[in-house]
Amino acid sequence: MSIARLYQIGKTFLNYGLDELLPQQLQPWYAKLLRKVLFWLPNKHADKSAGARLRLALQTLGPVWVKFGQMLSTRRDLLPPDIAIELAELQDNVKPFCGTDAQKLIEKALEIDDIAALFEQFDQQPLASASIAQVHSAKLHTEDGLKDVVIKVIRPDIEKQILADLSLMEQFAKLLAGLVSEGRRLRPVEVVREYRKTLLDELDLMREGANAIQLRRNFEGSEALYIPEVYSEYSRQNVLVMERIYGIPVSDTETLIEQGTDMKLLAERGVEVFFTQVFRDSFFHADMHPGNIFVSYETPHNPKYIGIDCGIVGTLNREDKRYLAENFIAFFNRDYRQVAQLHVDSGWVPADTCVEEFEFAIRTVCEPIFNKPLAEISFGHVLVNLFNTARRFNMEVQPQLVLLQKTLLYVEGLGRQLYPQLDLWKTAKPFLEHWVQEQVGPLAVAKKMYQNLPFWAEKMPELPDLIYQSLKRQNQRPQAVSNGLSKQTVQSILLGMAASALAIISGLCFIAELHGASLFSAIVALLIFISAWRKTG
Ligand SMILES: Nc1ncnc2c1ncn2[C@@H]1O[C@H](COP(=O)(O)OP(=O)(O)OP(=O)(O)O)[C@@H](O)[C@H]1O
Repeated sequence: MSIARLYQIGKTFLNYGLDELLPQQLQPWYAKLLRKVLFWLPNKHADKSAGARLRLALQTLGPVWVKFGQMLSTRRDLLPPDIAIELAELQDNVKPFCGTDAQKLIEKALEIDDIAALFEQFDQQPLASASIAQVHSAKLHTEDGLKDVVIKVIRPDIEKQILADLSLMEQFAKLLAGLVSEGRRLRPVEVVREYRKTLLDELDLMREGANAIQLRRNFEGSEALYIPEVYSEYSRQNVLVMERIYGIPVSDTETLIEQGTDMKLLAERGVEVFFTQVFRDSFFHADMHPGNIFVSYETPHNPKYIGIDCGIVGTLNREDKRYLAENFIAFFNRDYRQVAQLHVDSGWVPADTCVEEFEFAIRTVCEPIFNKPLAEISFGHVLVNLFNTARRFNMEVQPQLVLLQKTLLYVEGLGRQLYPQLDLWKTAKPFLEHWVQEQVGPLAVAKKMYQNLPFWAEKMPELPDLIYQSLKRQNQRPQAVSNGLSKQTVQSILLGMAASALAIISGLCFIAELHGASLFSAIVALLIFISAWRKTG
């Protein structure tokens, strides 16, 4: 750990009076003493608000801290709103690195002597420069001719700097957690750990490329979202080559309106795209800040989004999705008892949780939300409130759900910026209800059975043998030896055999693509199996 860097960080914190963010009465004696000893580092910005001081301090400390502040700005569950708003203004104003160096890095990564071997018109002047990577434009030679591309290159030596700053950040987080109980409430160690993972993932452009390919495949032919093509054969850990897109930045509402864009449809499509990613694909773009979203110039009456920078994505499993969908539906029906019961039934909170108490806590934080008209209610804030309450009742909220909640806040912000009257609930409700409908009911059971048919088709031939072996073993038990097989056991063998035969037929029908017959025989086989099993019981 660099002592000089540690001193610089400490100095910045004190010069911006960040120690004062923690109320005096909560500070332990040794922290107060240390503050007095370092008398030559006064708070030089006492006239500014706490949020502004935090923002300026992070800006002074450089890109790793700026990105951290940006991430914190979305954690409305942890920070007071005024501080979160200040942090949202953080911009990573980093100088671009030299274009010749970028060219050399590309040549080295792609093992070519001259960039002209693959690309034409490589522009040494970057198109954009951010804290971790820089983007250059070029034209790529392909079988179909020259293609406009951008090449994203990771900054040289950035990894070393990031690792050093992250380790200091971890020390500070531990200090804060150990210092006072209020510090622990902010869960600094977990927050920094999560940030570490996100930041290190962003250093691997192969991962970003793979995410973009998956997202592009999920939205192949979609009218709502376009993801540029990734040229994976020219992509490495520190270099990513992809199709160049030309679109209107989504924050440029003026141009969008001038173009005659259907703003209502555009806003609704944003919500639809998000819910499709979450509920249909279980794979969502989780870095939806306005700089990563564009709108195609084509068909403004049928507007299409273009998404870039797939470095951070979230995935949800079936339980997470159920949690979300059922809770949203119960919440919007103001059925807090159902919300509480869902948490207990599914084991999200301990089984001995008092449902009435939990219901009351949820009601207390959620009911005031309904003071607003339905169209103005924020899904993101509903989740923030729900997670905070659930945490108090010992629910471990999964990082994937927190990532989703943050993305939802972005999506909502974006939608309302495009079309202030956007009714999120009206757009999302059919999605959620349809999804829940698909998960329960006879059709869902049949679908699940149908999906499992190949497995059963493979296992069925072994079943008669297994039944025979099991009965044989039972027969060898002392009482069975004396009595021989009972009438019930014989019946169950026969039923088992019949069911196995039917299951084999079902498997064969499936292979022969006679899906209706396959499904029917599978259902009958299952019913006979249940009846055989009950007889043996
Ligand atoms: N395929 C593309 N076509 C055209 N421009 C692009 C493309 N990809 C990136 N850019 C430009 O480069 C900028 C930075 O790209 P990107 O967001 O991928 O980088 P980043 O380093 O992850 O930045 P940040 O983390 O700040 O979002 C974009 O805002 C956009 O202007």
